[in-house]
Amino acid sequence: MSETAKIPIIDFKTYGVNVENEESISDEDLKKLGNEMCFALEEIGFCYLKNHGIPDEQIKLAMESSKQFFNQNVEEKSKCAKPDDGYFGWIGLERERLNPNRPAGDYKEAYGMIPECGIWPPDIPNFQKMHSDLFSCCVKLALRVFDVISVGLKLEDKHFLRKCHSCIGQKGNISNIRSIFYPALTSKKDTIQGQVRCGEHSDYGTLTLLIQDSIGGLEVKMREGEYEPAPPIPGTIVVNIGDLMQRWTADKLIATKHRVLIPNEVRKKMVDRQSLAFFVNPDEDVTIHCLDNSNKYDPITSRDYLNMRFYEKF
Ligand SMILES: O=C(O)CCC(=O)C(=O)O
Ligand SMILES: [Fe+2]
Repeated sequence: MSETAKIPIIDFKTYGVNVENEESISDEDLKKLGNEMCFALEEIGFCYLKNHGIPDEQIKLAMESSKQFFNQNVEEKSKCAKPDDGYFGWIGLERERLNPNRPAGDYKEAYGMIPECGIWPPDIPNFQKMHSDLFSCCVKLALRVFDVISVGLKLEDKHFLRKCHSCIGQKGNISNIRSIFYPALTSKKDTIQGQVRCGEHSDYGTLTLLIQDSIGGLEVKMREGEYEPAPPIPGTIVVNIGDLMQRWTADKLIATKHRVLIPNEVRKKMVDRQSLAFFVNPDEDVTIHCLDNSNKYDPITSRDYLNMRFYEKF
C-alpha cells in the first residue's frame, strides 16, 4: 500500500477556483464530490485536493517570501511580533505547545495574518501581496469546499455553510492564514527528547486548507490509534476538519489529531520545513446548532466557542 493510500485524493477539477462560473458544475458532479469528500471527512477527517485551481506559482511565491521573513534575525522578526492581545503577527521558536503533554514548546515559528491585519515585515516588499493574494484564493476554495460538504451532508441549501462564512477577511470573522516555519535542526543540542515540530492536536475551527513544501513530516491519527504519514503530493492541498465542524455535524465529520515529528532522517532534519495553513472559522455571530437537529451539543455562537478555545491555548 502506498504511503498515501489511507488518505483519499479528491479530484476537484469540476469545481476548482479556476472554474469561473460556479454554477457550471452539474448537480451530478457536485453530488459525486459531496459524497467523496464527506466519506473521507467522516472516516479520516482528512483528504487531499488535486486540481484545486490555485496556481502553483502563487503558492511558490508565498512560500518564498515566507522563508525570506523567517530567515531574518530575531531582532528583525520581532518588529512584527504578535501583540499579547492580538491574533496576528510573528510568534517565535518554541512559544507554542499544541500538545501540552510534550516536554517542550513546538520547534517552530509562525506568522498569522489576514489582508487587513496591519502587521507586515517592512523589508520584504512581496510578503504582504503574496500572502494577501493567496488568502483571496484560499477563501474562494474554502467556500467551494463548503458547498461540496453541504451537498454531501444533504443540507437543504447547498450554500448554507458558505453563508455562515460570508465575512471571511472582514471584521467579524477571524479566519486567517498562518505561515509556519520549522527550522533545520543542525545540532543534537537543538532539541530535547520528546520535543516535536508540532505537537498532537486537532484544529479548532471549521476547516483547514494546508499547503506543505516537499520535506514532509505531517502525520494523521487513524481511528485505530496509529499515526500515518500525510506526505506532500505535488499540486495538492490537504483539507481537514476542525473541532467546531465536528460539533456542528454532531460528530459525523471528524476533527482528527495530527502532528509533525522531528524527522529521523538526517537529510530531512537538517533542512527547514515550511507550510501555509488557512484556518477557517464561521462568522462570529453564527450560532452553531447541530445540523442534524439532534441537539447533541448545546447551541453556541462561533464567537463564544472560538474565544473559549483561544484562551485555552495561550
Ligand atoms: O505544518 C503542518 O504541516 C501542520 C501544522 C498544523 O497542523 C497546525 O498548525 O495546526
Ligand atoms: Fe493543525
